[in-house]
Amino acid sequence: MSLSSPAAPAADPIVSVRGVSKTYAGGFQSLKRVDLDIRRGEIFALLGPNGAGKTTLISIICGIANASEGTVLADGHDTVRDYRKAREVIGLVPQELHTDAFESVWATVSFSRGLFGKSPDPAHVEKVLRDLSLWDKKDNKILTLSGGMKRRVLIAKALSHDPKILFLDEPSAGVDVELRHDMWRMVRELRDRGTTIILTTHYIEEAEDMADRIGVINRGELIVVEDKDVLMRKLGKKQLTLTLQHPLESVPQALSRWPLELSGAGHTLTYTFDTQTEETGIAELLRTLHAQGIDFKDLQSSESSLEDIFVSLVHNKKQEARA
Ligand SMILES: Nc1ncnc2c1ncn2[C@@H]1O[C@H](COP(=O)(O)OP(=O)(O)OP(=O)(O)O)[C@@H](O)[C@H]1O
Repeated sequence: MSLSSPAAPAADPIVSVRGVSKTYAGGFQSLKRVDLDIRRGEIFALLGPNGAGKTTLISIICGIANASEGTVLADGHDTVRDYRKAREVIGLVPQELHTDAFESVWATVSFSRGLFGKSPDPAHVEKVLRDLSLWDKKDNKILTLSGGMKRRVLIAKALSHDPKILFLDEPSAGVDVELRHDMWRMVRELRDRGTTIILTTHYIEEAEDMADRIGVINRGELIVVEDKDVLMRKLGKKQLTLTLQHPLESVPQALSRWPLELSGAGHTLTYTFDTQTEETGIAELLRTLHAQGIDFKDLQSSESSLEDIFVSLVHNKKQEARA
C-alpha cells in the first residue's frame, strides 16, 4: 500500500528496526520482515488485532526475545551485540507485575534502578513515586496494593533508571477510568520532557487522542506507518445524513450522481465521501433536493474515527488474504 512507508528512514531515529522476522520452532511466523523507525520524542502507537505480533515486536526491540532475522538499534546500540547499553536506554511497562510481593514499593523501585547498573539516586526514585501518586505507599508491601496501584508500581519500575524510550504494553487494559486518565497525563508529560513513548493499545480512541504516529500491524506485517493526522485525512470518510420529512421509496433519478444510501424505512438519506475530496457537491445536492421537493427535518455530518479506519484496514487485508 502506498501509505506504508516504513522503509523510508527517519533522520536520526531513536529506534531503528530493519528486516526483523520471528519464526517459532513449529514454523509459525509471527513477524515478517518488519522495518520501522521511531522518531526521537514522539508518541508512537502500535495497533493490531489479537495475535498480530505487537508484543513479539516490542519484546524483540527491548531485547527480551530474539529475532530470527534482522537487526534493532536502540539509541544507536545493537540490541543483541550491545545488549547492556541498549537495555539502559529502554524502560518497559509490561502487562503483568512479576515482582516480589513481600517487598516494599520503595525497595522494588530502587532495586529496578540497580538492575540497570545505575548508582542509587533516592531523589530520582522519590520524584518518580511522587509523580505516580505512590509516595504515601512507599513503605507498603506490594501485596497490599490494589490492582491500579500495582500498575503504577510497574510504571515506576520502568522509569527508575530514567530511560530515553518507554514502552507501554497495553497500559490501559483492566485499569479504571481515573488511573487511565492519570496515566495518559503522565505519558504526555514524559513526552514533553523528551522521552520517546511507544505503546500498544486496544483502546483505539486513546491512540487517536494521544499518538503522534500510528503503526498498524496485522498477521506479522506492518501494513501502515503514518502520522496520525495524515492517516485520518487520507483514509477517513465523512458522512452527511439527512432525516427526511416524508419517506422515499427509492433514490430519485435526479440524485443519481451522488452515491446516496436510503435507510430507516426511507426516512434517512446518507451521503459518504472522502475527507480529501475538494469538491463534495453538497451545495448542489441540497439544491437538487429542494428542486425535487424533498424536505428534510434534520442534517448531521460525521467523520470516521481512527477505529473505523483501523477496522477497515484490517478487514481489507483479511479479504486480500482470502482472495
Ligand atoms: N512461543 C510461541 N510459539 C508459537 N507461537 C507463538 C509463541 N508466542 C507467540 N506466538 C504467536 O505469535 C503471534 C503473535 O503474538 P503476539 O503476542 O506478539 O501478538 P499481539 O499482537 O501482542 O496479541 P495480543 O493483542 O493478543 O496481545 C500469535 O499468533 C501467537 O499465538
